[in-house]
Amino acid sequence: MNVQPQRKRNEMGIYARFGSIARPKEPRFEDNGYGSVKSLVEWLNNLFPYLNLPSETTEEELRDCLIDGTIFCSILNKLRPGVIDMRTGFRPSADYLKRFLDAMDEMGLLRFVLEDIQQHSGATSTLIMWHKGYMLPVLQCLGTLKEHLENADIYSRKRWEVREVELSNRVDQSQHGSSLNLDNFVVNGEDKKKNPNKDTYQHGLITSVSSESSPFLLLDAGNKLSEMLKQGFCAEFLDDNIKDLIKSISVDNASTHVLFRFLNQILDESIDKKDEHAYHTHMARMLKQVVQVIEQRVYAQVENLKDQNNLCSVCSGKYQSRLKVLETLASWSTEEIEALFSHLKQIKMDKTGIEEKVRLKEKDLTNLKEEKRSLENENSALKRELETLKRIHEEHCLQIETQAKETNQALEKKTHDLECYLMDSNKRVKQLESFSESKLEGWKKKEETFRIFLNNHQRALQELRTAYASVKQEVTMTKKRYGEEFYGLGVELEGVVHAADNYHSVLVENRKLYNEVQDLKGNIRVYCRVRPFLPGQCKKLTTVEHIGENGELLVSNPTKPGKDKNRIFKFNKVFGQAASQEEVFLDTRPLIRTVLDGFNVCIFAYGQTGSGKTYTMSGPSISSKEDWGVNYRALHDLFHIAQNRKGSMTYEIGVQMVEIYNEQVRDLLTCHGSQKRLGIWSTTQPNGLAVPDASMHQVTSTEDVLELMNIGLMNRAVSATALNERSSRSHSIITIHVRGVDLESGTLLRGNLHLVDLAGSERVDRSEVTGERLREAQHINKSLSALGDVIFALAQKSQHVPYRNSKLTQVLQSSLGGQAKTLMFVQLNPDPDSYSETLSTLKFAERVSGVELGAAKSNKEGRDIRELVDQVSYLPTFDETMCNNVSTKSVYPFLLKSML
Ligand SMILES: Nc1ncnc2c1ncn2[C@@H]1O[C@H](COP(=O)(O)OP(=O)(O)OP(=O)(O)O)[C@@H](O)[C@H]1O
Repeated sequence: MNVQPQRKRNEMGIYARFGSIARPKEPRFEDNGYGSVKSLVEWLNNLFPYLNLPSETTEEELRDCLIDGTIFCSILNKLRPGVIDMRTGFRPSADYLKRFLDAMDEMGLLRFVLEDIQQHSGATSTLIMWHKGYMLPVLQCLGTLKEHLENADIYSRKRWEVREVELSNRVDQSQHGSSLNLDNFVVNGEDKKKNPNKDTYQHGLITSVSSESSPFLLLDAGNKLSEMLKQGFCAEFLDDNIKDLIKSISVDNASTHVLFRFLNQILDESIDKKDEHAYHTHMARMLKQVVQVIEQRVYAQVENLKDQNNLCSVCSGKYQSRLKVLETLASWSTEEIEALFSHLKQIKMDKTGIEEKVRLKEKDLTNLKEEKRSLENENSALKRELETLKRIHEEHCLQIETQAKETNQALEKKTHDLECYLMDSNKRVKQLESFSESKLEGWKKKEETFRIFLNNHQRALQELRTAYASVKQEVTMTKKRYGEEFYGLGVELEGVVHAADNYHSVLVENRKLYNEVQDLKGNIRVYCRVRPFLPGQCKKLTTVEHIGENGELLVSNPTKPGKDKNRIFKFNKVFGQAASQEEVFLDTRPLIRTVLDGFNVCIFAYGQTGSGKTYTMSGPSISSKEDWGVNYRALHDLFHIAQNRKGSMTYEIGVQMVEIYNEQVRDLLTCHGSQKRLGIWSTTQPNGLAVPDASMHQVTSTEDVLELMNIGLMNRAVSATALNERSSRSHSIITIHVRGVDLESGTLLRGNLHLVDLAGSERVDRSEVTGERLREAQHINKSLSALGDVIFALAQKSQHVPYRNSKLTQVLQSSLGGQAKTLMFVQLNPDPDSYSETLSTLKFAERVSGVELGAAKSNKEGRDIRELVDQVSYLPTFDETMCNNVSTKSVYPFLLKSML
């Protein structure tokens, strides 16, 4: 039986592994015509009863039984006795298995490989694991042996046994000098014929067939021969034993393989390695080469013959079957043959269809292959990706490892630190414990001391309580006594309060009397007004220390407390920063009202720039009545009284408004339409109090006054624009002329009121100005010092009063000198920066307050006198003078007055 292996080995010579490649369909031993495993087990049990294998023995159990090679060697020895020597020093091991397989090779019998039976235990999944399917070659080999053994002729086997015995005897004899007949080892033709497997071996395993002549005996002989050669025997000196041995060797039936081995053995031994240049060594070498070439050629021939044999057997099978077919066909009738032909046609057509299908299938296969290729590409891409990922993962792992190492190190360090810290802490805890113990001791001592202290204190407290009760009693009594005393004091205080009230009324009375005395004396009244701080000015420091009720004023320099001492001034009245326009006017009103009784009143405001002169005289704005200054309030009041006296008196009121700038008098109401409407009074004022050349406008109501004032202010503002803010550098004078006639007696009363807003009083050298400003300042200085001179002269009661030194003193002459009532508002800036100006202003005001002008007189004219004056006023000489010469005009009233 020709048994072909049922599977192919892969490149590595290893069968497909589990898991990695799809597992092949497990081949079954029974499928190969060797019978079942069970039958093999039975056969083995018969052969070697001591095995006692169960009939249900599995392949694995069988493998365990066979793995050491003992059973295989024993079977082989049964088939070819003595092939493997198991008599001396036999130990079951895998070496026997190898020797068995070598023997199978030598005999050309079907064999298996070691991996088929060996189990790789303890291996991982990647290693080869034995499993059921891979026992197949082992079982096949076992089957082959079984068949050989079963089919072998019992007689033949017995002969082999006899020969084996004979051989062993002869070998012994040869060792003891007897000859060896190799003929006895030859397998005769009868043996071959009796062997039913002979044909099988003819076709497939030719060398195996010829090896039936016990190659081991031949090899043994070769060994002996080479041994002898080694010992230095030469052909000429070969003794009879060796000659017998050589003669006894029969090579006729030895296998080619064995022959070549025998030849090579002899040649190897013939090559004397010590005697390299010897003739026989060269010869032996050359012969060995020749033998090797022949050997190769013979094996090649054998392979060719094998192929040819196979081919022949295939061809003969084919021809045999064709012959059979033809024989059958020859026995068929014509119809049957035709039917066959049609059937063949049909088959041909079917074949074409099948071929078409095959082509399509092939196409599909090609597509599938392409698909497979693309899948493979994809697979390789995925693999690459996987590798990349793997690499990244490995790097990541490395990183993590590094990090872990670092963390580990850090943790170790921390642990170490913590341990140190713990040790430290333990030490500290111990220290603290000892410290706390000592502290506790101390505290206990202190507690004791404290307890004693507490007891003492409680005792003291008790004593204190007793003392407190007695003190309390004493206090109650004292309280009672004090209450009585307080009552007495209250009664006394009531008297004092009453006296104080009286004191106030006495004070008011005093002031009244003082004013009356002053009126009688004709003193210039001086009212002082302190301006409040402006927004943005520092309010912390002020030069005004104190304002007394009786007109006292205490000033000091807060920036130089040591240098400038406090100064006290006394005036008729001092208005503080909080004084309102109304309050100021109320104190001024009695004086103003005397104008209606025929008195001349002059009110002027004096002070440095920005001290509030205009504020007091005119007010910050005329739109609000609250803000009205003395000017508006005075006129308003005059109209009010005139209205009240309507039944007994008729009044006419005229207004003049001029400014004196750089010693020039300027009419602020000139060219005004109201001049006509109101009608101008005769400029030839009999008492000479009007400002000469200035237009006079009659007013009948407060509205008329406001209109005129607005015009005057506008005119001043126009000039201010042209001359760059000159309001504070000019003197503004509003003159109100009042003419009243007593309706009963016909007496004429004339009074006028000068309301003068002087220019700023600061000194020129301090302002450090040049040009136009210097001129302005010089004029202001000149006029103010002229005013000062006039006042000084009046105070001294000098014979000569220098009125003519300035336009200002000229205009105010009648108010300062001639029985007029004069009031000066001294305006103060409380800012410490203006301290020196404040001081000089106050000194000037002090001097002014000392001036006695003499008792004021009312300007009353009887009817007769008035008529006389009117006649005089029509004299021609005076007309010419009036028209051409201002100074004459101003002199006229005085002349007239002196005449009267
Ligand atoms: N009593 C006051 N209450 C509130 N503000 C005042 C008072 N007096 C003056 N002022 C303010 O102080 C500033 C200066 O005042 P004002 O113009 O009247 O000074 P002045 O002495 O007339 O100055 P100049 O000499 O330049 O004409 C103004 O803004 C004014 O409104």
